[in-house]
Amino acid sequence: MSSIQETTRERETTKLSHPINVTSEIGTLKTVLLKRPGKEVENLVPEYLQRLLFDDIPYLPIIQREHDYFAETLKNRGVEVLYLEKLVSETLNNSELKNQFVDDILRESNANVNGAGKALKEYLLSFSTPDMVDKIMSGVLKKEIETSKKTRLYELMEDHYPFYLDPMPNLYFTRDPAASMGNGLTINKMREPARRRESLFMEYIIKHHPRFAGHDVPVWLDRDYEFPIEGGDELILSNEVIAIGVSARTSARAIEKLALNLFKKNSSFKKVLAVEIPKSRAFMHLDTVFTMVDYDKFTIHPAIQGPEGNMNVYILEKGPDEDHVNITHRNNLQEALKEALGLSELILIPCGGGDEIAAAREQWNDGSNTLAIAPGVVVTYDRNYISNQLLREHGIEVIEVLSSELSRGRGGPRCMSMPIVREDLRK
Ligand SMILES: NC(=O)NCCC[C@H](N)C(=O)O
Repeated sequence: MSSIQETTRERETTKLSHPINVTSEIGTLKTVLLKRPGKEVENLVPEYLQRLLFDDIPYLPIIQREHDYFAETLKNRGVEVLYLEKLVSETLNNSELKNQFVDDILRESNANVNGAGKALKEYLLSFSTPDMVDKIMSGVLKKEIETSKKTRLYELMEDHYPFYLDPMPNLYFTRDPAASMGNGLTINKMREPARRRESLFMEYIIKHHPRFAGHDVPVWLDRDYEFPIEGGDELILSNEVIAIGVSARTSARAIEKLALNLFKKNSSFKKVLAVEIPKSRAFMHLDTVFTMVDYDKFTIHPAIQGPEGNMNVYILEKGPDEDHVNITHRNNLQEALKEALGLSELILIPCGGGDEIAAAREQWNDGSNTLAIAPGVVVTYDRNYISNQLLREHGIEVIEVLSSELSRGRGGPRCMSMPIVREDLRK
């Protein structure tokens, strides 16, 4: 049986009526998309670290071991784990599509420097589809193209930059390039050039992979929208309420456009909370400072709140016509959440217990970035022991995973996972 038939059969046996279903942050996780870190991580060099959004170079065998442990942890809890790299190669199952994909990726990579595009295309198409996908993800070095194939002066010219195609080391943060929302998703225009190509993979998967193609999967906001939005900012609080960070990565324009589309296209969502957070590297997305762990409990990095919990929260609701939303302002996140979710009590659990040093340290290593796999059950990094202990004291089941190398990319368990299916919450 082919692997495509296998995934299709697996989906049928789980009796899903729709390939995507995410109506909360905490409903029991059934299917998740991961990307195992590969050679792209070894193509990081000090000179380009900052541009490629890393702070250090992970050691490949260990980051892979840690990632496998993360995947096994999820599988042991009954979660179906899909791999991005596998879905992409299953998607590119005919030469026409493969050709078209290579053209798209080369164009978006600005790979025709000195007219090298043709040799590069030939080089990529010489691989089997899975190997080609790995190559595209891990990057192509100029020295990989045989000198004998370089017959023109411009091809023989070397400049100092080593890559024809840049590596994509952030791919293991599958959360960001696309985000499931109800029965649909956003396929995101990424803010940073280093990550912009990542969402092309999801566009092809949704359009052409048998698991998704032919189903009615609404794309609430597409990657051709001109203003950026990233999945780490998109939190599905309930089947009616979404919170989105206005952050270093996500623009107010994209949030408003998404809200308009959700209201216009009859999604189940009635309110979008735009939550303003400081625009800094340590707080790059809303989910690095705030995640939902239970019906009425959230993690938070205290540094995002002003005195007495002050913050700017804007509630977007259906407006008078298709081009306008109603916007109201709130200045306290806890109160705004209680109001939007209809809760009388709500607990914010501070990262690092609120201690100045522990909070900053654990926040840097994604102490607030939990992945809920069921209400009150979360996966977190083992290194954030103070935050983990505090979560337990609040009655949360904490499943720790290894984190020495994974954390070097500045993302935690939520960032490393894109839920595709969660059980709906009981009413
Ligand atoms: N949702 C997240 O916070 N994702 C982490 C992304 C880390 C990655 N190095 C980045 O800078 O985009």
